[in-house]
Amino acid sequence: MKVIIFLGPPGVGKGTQCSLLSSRLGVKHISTGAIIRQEIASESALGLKVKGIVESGHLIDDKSMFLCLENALSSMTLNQNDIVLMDGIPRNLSQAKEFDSLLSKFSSKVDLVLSLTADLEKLVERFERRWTCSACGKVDSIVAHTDISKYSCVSCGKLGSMFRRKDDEPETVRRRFTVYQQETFPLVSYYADRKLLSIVDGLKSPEIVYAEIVSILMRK
Ligand SMILES: Nc1ncnc2c1ncn2[C@@H]1O[C@H](COP(=O)(O)OP(=O)(O)O)[C@@H](O)[C@H]1O
Repeated sequence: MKVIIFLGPPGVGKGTQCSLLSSRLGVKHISTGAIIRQEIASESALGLKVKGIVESGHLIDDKSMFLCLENALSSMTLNQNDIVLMDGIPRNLSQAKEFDSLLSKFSSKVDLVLSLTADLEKLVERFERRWTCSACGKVDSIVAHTDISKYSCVSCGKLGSMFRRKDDEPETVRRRFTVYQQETFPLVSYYADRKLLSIVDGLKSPEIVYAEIVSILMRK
């Protein structure tokens, strides 16, 4: 498999771009946040263990994270030429190293790293509009003062299903930004040094960001 890592602060649009790429180009997509939220929703032992940590905006421990990721990768049928988008991992230097070892078990390596950038204050505003569907898990941006109980999810159509994720509440969002700056941001230069990095402005509209990503993929 070919592996593309998406780096960037919370809310920069990694999930949106990965969904667009996977629905339009048929590439595979792993979101570690989504995997963890499924564990929490299913009330598995792991889900119960990490629920409080996720809701407070901190990272879960590497052992639990890699267990989840290896399970997810093993459950997928992957061919040599399949492209897999990684959204949410690695999130610090030690995960980057462990990620390389995990990929070598699948005879793969990191092929490209896309860093989506944005001014953090602008992203705080995005979070004020960010709602998640309790039925299908899709995230949507909804204008302020909308009556959320009368709103139907644009992905699955369910009425009144949109809710605010606990870790999307303002105070937790600030903590997630701090965690990103301290732990994840150093990976930008780590991958730049390895000549794997491309930078994309995440504040442009989703379609423009998408077009830029596709043009980077064509050049690789
Ligand atoms: N690689 C990871 N290592 C540790 N915790 C993770 C990892 N990926 C996701 N998580 C946990 O899941 C939460 C939500 O992740 P995600 O949906 O990717 O949100 P975001 O990138 O917007 O912060 C994180 O705040 C963290 O608690």
